[in-house]
Amino acid sequence: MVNENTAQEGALKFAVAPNSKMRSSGHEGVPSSASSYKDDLAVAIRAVNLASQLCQAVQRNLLSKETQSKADKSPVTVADYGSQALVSWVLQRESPVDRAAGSFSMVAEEDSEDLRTEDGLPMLERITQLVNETIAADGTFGPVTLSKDDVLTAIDGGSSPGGPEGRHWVLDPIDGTRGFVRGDQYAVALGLLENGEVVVGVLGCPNLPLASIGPNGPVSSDNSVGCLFAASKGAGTITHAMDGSRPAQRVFVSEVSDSKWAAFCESYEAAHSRQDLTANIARILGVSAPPIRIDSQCKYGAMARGDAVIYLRFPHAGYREKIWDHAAGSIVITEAGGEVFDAAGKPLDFSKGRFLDLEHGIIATNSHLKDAVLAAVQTAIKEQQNVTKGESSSHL
Ligand SMILES: Nc1ncnc2c1ncn2[C@@H]1O[C@H](COP(=O)(O)OS(=O)(=O)O)[C@@H](OP(=O)(O)O)[C@H]1O
Ligand SMILES: [Mg+2]
Ligand SMILES: [Mg+2]
Ligand SMILES: [Mg+2]
Repeated sequence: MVNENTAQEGALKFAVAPNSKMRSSGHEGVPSSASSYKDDLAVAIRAVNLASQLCQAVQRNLLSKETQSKADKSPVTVADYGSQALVSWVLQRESPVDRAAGSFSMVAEEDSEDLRTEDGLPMLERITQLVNETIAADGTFGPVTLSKDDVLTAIDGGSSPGGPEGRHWVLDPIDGTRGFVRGDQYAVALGLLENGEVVVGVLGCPNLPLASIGPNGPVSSDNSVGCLFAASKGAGTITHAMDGSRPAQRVFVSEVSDSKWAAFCESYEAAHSRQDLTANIARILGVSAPPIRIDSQCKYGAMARGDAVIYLRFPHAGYREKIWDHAAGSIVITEAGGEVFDAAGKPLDFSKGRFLDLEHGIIATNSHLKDAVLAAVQTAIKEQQNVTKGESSSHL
């Protein structure tokens, strides 16, 4: 659900870099919003835009030699590192608040360890080249060239442990790496924590269609892709086309209050969420539409504009969620009027460091459906536990 002419548009007008290539268009004369995070939002949008340009360039030329294996066996590309280097570099150089404070803290997914080895040198050289090409192509940062050491230092700007006090940026340089490698959906996801609370969130979703991806969305012949979502505490969520072809619009979660009509979204990868459990929750709720399965925090963006009404994410036993997989997405939803909570109905707690401690999983929906969805989740979990108990006692 999108809505023009709102106060948040003013915030975006302020927030978008004056001559950024990926800026939004229009909104002259709209008064600025009173968001106290407008400087942070502005620099976050600038950083995500720049990193998204690098990701787009790499995805276009994705070669198998640009993937390597990490200990967790997930594919890591030069784009993960390049994106993290650029976001860190932009924030450290451009954030007025961090510069004034003389301190910078970022909790980010990647680190430079593998790149500091002899084997990592060719990849480091490729990343450094890409970073410099992206800065030069953007053209808004002046003549500047980063060395390999600058790139390593920028990547390691993301090594903060986070925590309950102070300001911490939270970055997933490419969320949905598998989607990225597949040529599908991914997001550059940047949040800002203040005393453990998410106060700013920006999602760059370079492959997300501008038109609704929901089953109930209006039919559109527009095939354009590339959406940015930006939210700050108390100032709402806006979206705009990353190429500037569409003006910024405020977005709101769906108002659907009958769960029968509530389309839900979940991970593309079955290994990332228990699709048996989510199918059961959907059955209890009477949801008839098939799930929308897309990679990454693009799900939060799509939901914030009403494409889906419920997001269900239930990792397999033993998996611990990381804060960078949800910080930006969660404020994009809550500032669009939605709610994000765990299976106990508690809001997510980003104050505990790099991990989120959760009851079972993550749920997002609108306020009308929160109680019904939570009840369905709890019923489905109980049913599942009873089945497991029955199975283990039949083996005795
Ligand atoms: N086993 C398991 N269970 C749950 N989640 C996992 C698991 N393994 C990885 N991850 C994290 O999932 C992030 C990708 O997000 P999604 O699950 O929304 O995308 S996808 O649809 O599955 O591609 C992905 O983020 P990126 O690593 O940034 O791609 C991971 O942090
Ligand atoms: Mg990863
Ligand atoms: Mg991720
Ligand atoms: Mg990632």
